[in-house]
Amino acid sequence: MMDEGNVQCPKGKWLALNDCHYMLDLSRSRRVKRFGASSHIVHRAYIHEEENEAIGMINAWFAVNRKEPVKLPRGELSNTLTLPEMLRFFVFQTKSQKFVLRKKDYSRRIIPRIMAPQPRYLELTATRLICQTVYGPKNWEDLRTHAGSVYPTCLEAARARRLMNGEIEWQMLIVEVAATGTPYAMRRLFVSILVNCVPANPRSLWEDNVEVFLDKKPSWSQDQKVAHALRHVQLLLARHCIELHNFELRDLFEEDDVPFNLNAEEETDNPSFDPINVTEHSKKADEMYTMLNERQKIVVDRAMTLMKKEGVPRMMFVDGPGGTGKTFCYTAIYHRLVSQNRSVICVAHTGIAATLLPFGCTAHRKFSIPIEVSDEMTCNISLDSPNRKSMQSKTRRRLFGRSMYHRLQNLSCAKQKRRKPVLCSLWITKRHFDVADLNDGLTAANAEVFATQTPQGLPPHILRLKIGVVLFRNLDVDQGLCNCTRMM
Ligand SMILES: Nc1ncnc2c1ncn2[C@@H]1O[C@H](COP(=O)(O)OP(=O)(O)OP(=O)(O)O)[C@@H](O)[C@H]1O
Repeated sequence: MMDEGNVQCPKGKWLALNDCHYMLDLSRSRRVKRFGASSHIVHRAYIHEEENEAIGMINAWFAVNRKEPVKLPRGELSNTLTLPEMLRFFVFQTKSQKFVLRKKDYSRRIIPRIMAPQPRYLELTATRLICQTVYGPKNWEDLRTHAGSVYPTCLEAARARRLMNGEIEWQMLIVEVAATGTPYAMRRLFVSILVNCVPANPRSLWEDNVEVFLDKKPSWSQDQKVAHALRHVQLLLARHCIELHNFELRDLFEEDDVPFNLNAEEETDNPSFDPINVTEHSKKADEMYTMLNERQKIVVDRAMTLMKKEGVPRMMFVDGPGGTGKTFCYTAIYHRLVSQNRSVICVAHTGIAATLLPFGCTAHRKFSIPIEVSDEMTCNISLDSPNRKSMQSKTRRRLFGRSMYHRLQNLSCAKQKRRKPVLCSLWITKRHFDVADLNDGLTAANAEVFATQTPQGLPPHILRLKIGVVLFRNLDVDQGLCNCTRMM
């Protein structure tokens, strides 16, 4: 692109500007524009829940509406706007948490958006929809008012305004799958709908179809069946750090009604249930240890030695080309530690990598790490989340990461290049520089010869794509439904 435009600009700088042009302020974007960046700019509003009393964009919006209205460049009044429309005329100052009127009118060039929360956060999703619809509210009560009635939550107000998705499609989906699906599969489907699809009324979706979710065990009473099914839903939701009460389902069963002595098949999704006992873990660890080659033995021995050093920070990286047995080592270490009655949490950077680890989970999900890397990046597990409770209950935690190295490098890179985090992906490993050098040395004559080569581990020169469906989310790591899984 640089060559076509015949523009002289340091390559790194150009990439940084090009990558972030849509999130820069307008003065910077004008400078970028001469390099051919877009003429429109997307500005995003951030929403928050009502408890956040003093700060946040929504509260700043209320503050503007409470003041004397100001006439805006296109004739509107400042107290007649929705939250996204505010961004056309006002700048949100994060330091003072206030909206300040722009000196110049850029309203025609700004595309306002509200950041979409994950669908599983029903209240936030509803707040977003209401903020897009309501004009000039002065406080949260105004936001929750519809047709003269004040609703207790934004969720209920959004339902009254018919802003949430209709229930019919999820209802039809459940009925269709129930024709062939087992109650176990139906419960998993129900959780997928809850977590990913924002159903308007999860409780009525459960109650209307309750029979398809219940196991048909003649020895169990109806209450026991319901308690067993909802406990399963609860366990599945806990993996996403959500609880039943988030979907108004908690009061539908009593803990005492859950049947005792559930078998291994019924406890598949219970993270605290291990189908293998300690002796079997020990046997498996011995068996795997004898199979290890010399280098793998060094890794496993070193890990076990580190385990014994109490009271010092311990971290170990294992690196090697694909297929050289890293996961095999992790699994051997896992069995050895569990056989010593230690609790182990296996995490990986991607969902696909997590499927290869025993009880594997993505680190982001397990520790609620934010996706965006920043200097303040910490675990987001709330104090009362089930995830925290389950981790606390573990006597000793040992963590193993698969492919976590790049993530850590990314993090340290973001720290060094604080002002240009967008460049991280170009700086991760030395290999990128090697590839750049190779490409620079490539001449037109030998490029053709290179294109015909298909050595192992290199992608083909021409990529031929097949039509199909590829997942873009870790829908269900256990079932192999991970980000990038191709559905046949
Ligand atoms: N010591 C061993 N004895 C027998 N089989 C082994 C041994 N080490 C590895 N393998 C087998 O080799 C294959 C590749 O190993 P593994 O998946 O552990 O490699 P990896 O380094 O984790 O690969 P990748 O980085 O691509 O995920 C697996 O099928 C594994 O069972």
